[in-house]
Amino acid sequence: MMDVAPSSPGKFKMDKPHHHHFHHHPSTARLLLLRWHHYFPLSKFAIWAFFAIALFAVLFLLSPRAPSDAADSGSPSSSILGGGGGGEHRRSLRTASWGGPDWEKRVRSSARIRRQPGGLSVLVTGAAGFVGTHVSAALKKRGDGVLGLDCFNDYYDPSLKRARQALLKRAGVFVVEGDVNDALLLRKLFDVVLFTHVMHLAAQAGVRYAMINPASYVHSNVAGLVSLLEAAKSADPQPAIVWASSSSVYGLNSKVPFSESDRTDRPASLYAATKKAGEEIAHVYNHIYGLSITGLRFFTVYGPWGRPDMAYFFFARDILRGKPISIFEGPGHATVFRDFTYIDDIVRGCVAALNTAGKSTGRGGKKRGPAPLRVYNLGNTSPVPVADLVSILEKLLGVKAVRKVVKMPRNGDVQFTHANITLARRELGYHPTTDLRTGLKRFVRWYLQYYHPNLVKKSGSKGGSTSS
Ligand SMILES: O=C(O)[C@H]1O[C@H](OP(=O)(O)OP(=O)(O)OC[C@H]2O[C@@H](n3ccc(=O)[nH]c3=O)[C@H](O)[C@@H]2O)[C@H](O)[C@@H](O)[C@H]1O
Repeated sequence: MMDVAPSSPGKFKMDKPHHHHFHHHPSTARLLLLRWHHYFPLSKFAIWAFFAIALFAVLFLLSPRAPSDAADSGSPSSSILGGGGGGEHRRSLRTASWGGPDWEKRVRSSARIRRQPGGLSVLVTGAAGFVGTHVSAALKKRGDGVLGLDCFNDYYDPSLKRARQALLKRAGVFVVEGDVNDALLLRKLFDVVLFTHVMHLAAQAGVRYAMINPASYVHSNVAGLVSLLEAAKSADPQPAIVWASSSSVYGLNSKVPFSESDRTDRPASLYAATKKAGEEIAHVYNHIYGLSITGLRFFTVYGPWGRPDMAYFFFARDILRGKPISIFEGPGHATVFRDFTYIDDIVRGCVAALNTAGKSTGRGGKKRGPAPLRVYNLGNTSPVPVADLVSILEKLLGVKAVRKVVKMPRNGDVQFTHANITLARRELGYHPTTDLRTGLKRFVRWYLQYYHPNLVKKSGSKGGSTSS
């Protein structure tokens, strides 16, 4: 049993409770009433009325406030759909705050279109994430209005997300701190700004982590998507939605390269299952409410400002530290391949998807006509063995990796991915141009500057290599 020690011995002494005496003594409330009556000889009715009013006041203060109250007072919002399902890494939600005239001014200014004609006003969810930061910066640069939303959870180092936020701030993009499951916040954002588009990138990423924290995938990728689509379908005008699906929806599909029409009903991880569920949910909101929705199946995106939970990123870190890295192999020593896709190519695909998204047709929550429902592969269409990725990193870092080849654990990984990008090429004008070596060179340059600025200065390297 827990040892409960009084904080100041002598002042506070824990007595054992005497349950057997309980019924022989008057209750504390009754004692208080008797004493009160002795000093203030009021009628019993007045005393009970006083207690009733006090109770009412306490209940009023504790009750959740109406949307306008929460938003206008600039105080924290705690209304999160499916709250608690986000897993332990969602600590930051409790401190998220929004609302008030200054906040609204910043929101409007960030979302204001500065390019005419044809400029977009885009809400980017997951804006402090890897892809979100790059897309937000690219849109802002060409004069679109951009407002970011991010919950800054600690799935990976939040300081990296804060650094990306600072980068966006310098570019003129305000990132609101909040969760896509916060229906009040979303409603407020759609009230304050008439967004033409939403780039929905907020998600719980990572294939293998789904076995560790499954609830976070349902919270972000299913409940969060529904929360966002609910807000979008009620907005007037309805925005067009572009959102991040995943190459992982192809799961155990063995027909290569993967085409959008291939079967996606055999996911190999819960992550993949939630992304597949997202594609079905998108169909519903398009069908019932006339929302224009485009899903983008990203293929293992990498590059500067990337995600530390991805293999290329932690391989680089571990190689520099001299720590062994595990390279997975399939059954019968089969090579594992990934269609690694460079971030700048992905950004061009995202922007093209926004540019070509047809309008939503609903109003007041009702569909008025058919709206586009699209899905595209955004890959590099050039799969590379994971072992080759390691060799490229070794050369760029100038350090030999300590390699351990291990059997691919059964935790959601698939043996290969390979995108057929014919559809994206035809309809989005998507042409990836960055091979893995070029992309990793840019990543390594950024990585060293970000994590080892002294090393870069000492070696005088501009190309990110410490080898020469
Ligand atoms: O395209 C996607 O939709 C997904 O892409 C990404 O998943 P993956 O392709 O699995 O990337 P990543 O983890 O970097 O592993 C890369 C390779 O290294 C192998 N790998 C991994 C770890 C390890 O220790 N050893 C190893 O060989 C591993 O077997 C794999 O072959 C995103 O993380 C995910 O969020 C989602 O967006």
